[in-house]
Amino acid sequence: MKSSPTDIYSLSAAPGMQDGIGPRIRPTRLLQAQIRRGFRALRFGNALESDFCRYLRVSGRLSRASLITVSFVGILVIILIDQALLGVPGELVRPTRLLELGVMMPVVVFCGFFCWRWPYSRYIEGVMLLMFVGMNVGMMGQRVVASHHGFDVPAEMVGVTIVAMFSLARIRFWLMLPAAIVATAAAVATELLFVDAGANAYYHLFAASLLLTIGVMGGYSSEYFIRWTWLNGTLLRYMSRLDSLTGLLNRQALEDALEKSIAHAYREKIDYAIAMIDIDAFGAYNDYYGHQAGDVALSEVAYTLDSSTRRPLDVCGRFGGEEFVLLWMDGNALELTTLAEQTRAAVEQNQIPHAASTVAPWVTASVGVCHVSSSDGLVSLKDVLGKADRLLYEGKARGRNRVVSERFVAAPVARRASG
Ligand SMILES: Nc1nc2c(ncn2[C@@H]2O[C@H](COP(=O)(O)OP(=O)(O)OP(=O)(O)O)[C@@H](O)[C@H]2O)c(=O)[nH]1
Repeated sequence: MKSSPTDIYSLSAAPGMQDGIGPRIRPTRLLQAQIRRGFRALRFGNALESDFCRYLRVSGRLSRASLITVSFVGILVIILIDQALLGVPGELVRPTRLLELGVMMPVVVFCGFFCWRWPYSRYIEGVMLLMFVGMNVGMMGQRVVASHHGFDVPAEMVGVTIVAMFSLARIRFWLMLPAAIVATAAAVATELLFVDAGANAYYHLFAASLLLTIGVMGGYSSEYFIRWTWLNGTLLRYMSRLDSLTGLLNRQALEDALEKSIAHAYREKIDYAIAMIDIDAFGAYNDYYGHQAGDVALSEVAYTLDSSTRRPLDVCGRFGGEEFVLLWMDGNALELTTLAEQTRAAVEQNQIPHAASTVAPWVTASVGVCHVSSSDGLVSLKDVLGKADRLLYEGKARGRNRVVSERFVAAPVARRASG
């Protein structure tokens, strides 16, 4: 399935964190641990870092576009006013134009094209750095050439580009920092070796270090703030979607995921099955072992159920209390009934002791499975869940710890009275 920009920067797009995944990797725990550990070094753990980089690429699109636009317009304006308003001497126009149109403009145009064509590319930071290098080479070249003609091109422009890059390019701080230091060092060396600035050289040195410091401090604090916002926002988003006890999707997120999978199955003409699972005699378990032990048992069963999902669009969630829902995508009735049977058996094989059960000496579950064929068309989630629920209670009535499965049959549409 094609990812939308929002999917690109969701944790759920990271490996092992697809929709529906629960206890195996708890995104909320990962995020909470990172918040506790802090991130003053501007680096998350590996799983979060790659997700954050994706987010930075996606969320920085507008910011990068504005930086490129400002650079483009800036070069154009300088070309238009250099002679008329800035008083650039005639013999200087040719070499400066060469640097503007031969070096600076091409890198800005290339960068603009790249960001427009591949806005979320993993190479975007490199492309922005290329623009930074191109602009600085052009500006330093202009300063050297101009000084030989006794004209002063502001040396501070390199520092201005550093501040602009730190605040608008959305490049990670640790990539931008070496580039900024090298650019400042190159500007200082150029100033001392090739430009005869006299006593002004020290003023330029001071200005360059001041702008570098401002850029670095601004870059650090803005990335820290972006990381903080992303971490907390993502945590909130997950907490609103996951059941806090089992780590499975909560009721709302479960229904959303089921709707999404059902619509996908309809579009792609895929058969699937929805199972409603209920732990047997769980009230008796709580009475016998206590609610805390009940919580642990619920989590273990949830883990087992979640482990039966195999595909990205398979769904597993907590419907409520000790009831769970599973959707298995792609398989005929026989295959998916076998999978449901294996899942029921896996719950039993966990052998979580249940001395108060009349069914078995350990925790068991009853399963109602409703099969939907691609020929059924677009079915209503409510109807399929209703059918799975009826089958589940048929299993309960027939002694529990069993799978009852049936094909979905759409309720007949009332015929209109003719004539
Ligand atoms: N520990 C714990 N218990 C829960 C939780 N949610 C629901 N329950 C318990 O699950 C039990 C469900 O009981 P019933 O609906 O009577 O069903 P049952 O005892 O499992 O019996 P059958 O489903 O007919 O086999 C109740 O005792 C609830 O308190 C939970 O989050 N934690």
